This record gives sequence, structure tokens and C-alpha cells, in this order.
Amino acid sequence: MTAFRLSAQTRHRRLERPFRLESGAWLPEVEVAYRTWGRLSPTADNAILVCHALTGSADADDWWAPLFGRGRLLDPERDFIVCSNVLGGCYGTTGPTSPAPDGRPWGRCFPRVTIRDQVRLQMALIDALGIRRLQLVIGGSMGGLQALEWALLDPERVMAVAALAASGRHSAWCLAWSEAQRLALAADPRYRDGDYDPRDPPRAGLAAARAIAMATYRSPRSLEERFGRRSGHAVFGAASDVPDDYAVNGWLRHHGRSLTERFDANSYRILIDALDTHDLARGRGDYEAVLRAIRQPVLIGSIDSDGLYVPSDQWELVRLIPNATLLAIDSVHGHDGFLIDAARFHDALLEFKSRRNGTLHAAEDFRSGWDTVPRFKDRPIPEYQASGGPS
Ligand SMILES: CC(=O)SCCNC(=O)CCNC(=O)[C@H](O)C(C)(C)COP(=O)(O)OP(=O)(O)OC[C@H]1O[C@@H](n2cnc3c(N)ncnc32)[C@H](O)[C@@H]1OP(=O)(O)O
Ligand SMILES: N[C@@H](CCO)C(=O)O
Repeated sequence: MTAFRLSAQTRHRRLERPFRLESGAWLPEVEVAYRTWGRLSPTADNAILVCHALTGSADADDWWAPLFGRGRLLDPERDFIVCSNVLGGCYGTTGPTSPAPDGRPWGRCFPRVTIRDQVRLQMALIDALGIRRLQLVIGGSMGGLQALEWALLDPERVMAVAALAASGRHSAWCLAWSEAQRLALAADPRYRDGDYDPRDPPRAGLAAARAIAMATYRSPRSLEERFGRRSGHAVFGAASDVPDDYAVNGWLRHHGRSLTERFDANSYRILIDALDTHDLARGRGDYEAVLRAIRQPVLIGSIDSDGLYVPSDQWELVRLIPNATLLAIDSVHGHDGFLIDAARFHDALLEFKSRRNGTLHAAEDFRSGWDTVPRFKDRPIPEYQASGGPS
């Protein structure tokens, strides 16, 4: 049986009522695993919600360490920071590995969830914690999709949103990569459409799905610079005369194997399906009109080499959301740049947050803060409507 690790600081809260999903299905019992940093102010208005990505966890101070600390974006001395494990995942919040009403794990019977369902569960947690205002909801990748949903689902409570490496709806390109991963899972005979023995899970299928995903999370240049055509043995120092033992293959296999040690295949499938449901306009009307209705200040983070949530996804958001600002970084790391190059987003994110708090910054300071961040220097965006951001 795969062991899913939870950090010692993780706390748990059980919903008092059954939870209704967008599909109409009900989860009779729901538990949320979450972490907090700092203290909620007496006026309950200093909270920041961090939303994690696909295989992430509530340990935001681990995977986003460069954003945490005194004087930083996520400052436990000033802010009350919350991060919860996502609905459908396998790190403590209810998902396929949790007990169903019959006491056995839900497994393949766990109902499909949407990004909106995940956010509505986060909203229940934020209610339960007594938070009146969220100064900022921030996330990258799947967390970025959730952050954007927050802007629409709880406009009274959310003061500002930062979405990195995300989009307003899952593109055909993203849908295609999800399907490739589902096919990889399904090709493992152990998978049995999700009805597998938890003691003998479909490791090969999950590893193959992760390998496909990992290639989309990086960029051609990043893999070229790191591995080129070198052999795995050359990278690890030993001589190799096997011509096709490429280092990049070993790296992909490593990431596939690593995921099978920390993730459940049904959860993976549920979360990929949830990604594919992402469409800010679903059930709300015309896509452009829905984005134009977002009122909060929104920071849209973009990575020039992101081959999954491609930069044009973010340009579209900036073009349509009235109070949006683009924060674009040059990074070799592709989509995973929101993790590997998080530090490069930091100063502009801090600036954005500080402006919202109204505590800082003469105009010159504001400008110099932005100037340290590389933007789309050579690619002006038509109809760019950032308010108060770079122009
Ligand atoms: C926020 C979230 O939502 S997700 C949470 C964080 N994300 C993850 O944990 C996902 C899995 N991890 C990753 O994708 C990456 O490790 C990141 C994004 C966290 C960091 O990226 P990088 O620093 O570029 O790490 P990289 O992709 O090189 O992976 C390093 C691993 O590959 C291994 N590796 C590197 N080259 C090779 C090779 N040729 N053959 C085999 N293994 C290799 C290293 O030994 C190392 O192993 P370890 O992680 O077990 O220590
Ligand atoms: N590599 C990260 C980002 C994916 O969007 C993860 O596995 O969650």
C-alpha cells in the first residue's frame, strides 16, 4: 500500500453537513486537511489563502519556501496564511482513498469533482476558521485556476487574486495532455478502470502518466541544457557504452517512480478530470462577459517558456479582466517555473499585495519594484488594460 505523507503540522476539520458537488452527487462526510501560519487578526481580515497545484499539498512553506518569511509575501508575523489539501487528492482531504459510507475506500466510486467544488470546500474551511476577508488568494497551475474561481464565487470576501501559470478555461491543448495521461493509466492492466487493489496499485500506468506530464511541465531548452543527449551514466559520473541510455529518460522514469510512492492513481485521475472541467464561464454566460465581470485586482503570472498553460492563455486573462496586471517572467523551466523560479515572482507579488493593503509605496518605489521583473519586452499586448501595473 502506498503511504501518503502528511506533515506533522497538518490539521483536520470535518464538515458538519454533507457536501453537494456540482454534478449533483453528495459526499456524506467530508474532511479537510489544512495548515495555517500566523494568527488571525481580531477583525478577521488579514488572511491569505494559498492554493496548491496538482500533486502538491498543504505544506506551502515547503514548495513555495521563497515566498514565505518575515517581510515576504507570505509573512506569518502579519498575515494569517491558510493552505488546504484539495478535494479529491490523497493528502488528508476527502478523496478516493478516504472511507466511503460502507467503510471501505471510495476508490473508483469517488464522484467526479470540479475546480469549483474544490473552491467551495475551501470556502467552507475559510468560513469555519472565521475569516471575514481574504486579502489575497494565490495559486499556481491548478491552484491558479482555483484562485480565479474564488474571484467569482466569493467576490465580497476576496480582496485580490494572484494566479500564476493558469488560464480562464482549460484549452484543447491542456485537455489533450490530460487525455494522454488517462490513456497511460488505462493501459496498465492493474488499473481496471480504477477498481484496483490498493495493495497492488497501477504503478506503471501512474508512472507513465506522470512522465507525460513532466515533459509538459518543462521546456525544450531546459531539458536540452540539463541533459542534452548525454547518457544517464555520464550524468551520474560512471562510464556508459549503452548508446540510448539517455539521462533525460532516467529523469522521467525517476519522476514517474517518485509519484507512485506518494500519490494514489484514482486521486490523480480525479484531479486531472477536475482540471479539465475548468471554465470560468461554465453556467455563467458568455466567457468574455464573465471575465469582464471580475472586479478585484488580479495579478496574472506568466512564464514565457510555459508550454502547457501557454502565455497566450494569460494574455487573454489580462485583456479581459478589467483590473488585471500582467507579471511575466523569463524562465527556462517551463510550466514548473512557478515552483522552480518562484523567487522571481516574489517582489512584484509583494508589491501587488502591499498596494492592496494600502500600506506602502510611493509611485517611484512602485515603478522600481516592477522594473526588476522581466516582462514581455518585445511582445506588447493589444488592448492591455492593466490598472496600476506596468504599462
Ligand atoms: C506546488 C505543488 O503543487 S507541487 C509540489 C512540488 N512539486 C513536486 O514535488 C513535484 C515533483 N517534483 C518536481 O517536479 C521537481 O522536483 C521540482 C519542481 C519541485 C523541482 O524541480 P528541479 O529542481 O528541477 O528538480 P528535478 O526535476 O531535477 O528533480 C530532481 C530529482 O530528479 C533526479 N534526477 C535528475 N536527473 C536524473 C537522471 N538523469 N536520472 C534519474 N534521476 C534524475 C534527482 O536525483 C532528483 O531526485 P529527488 O527528487 O528524489 O531528490
Ligand atoms: N509539478 C507540479 C505542477 C503541476 O502543475 C505538480 O505536480 O503539482
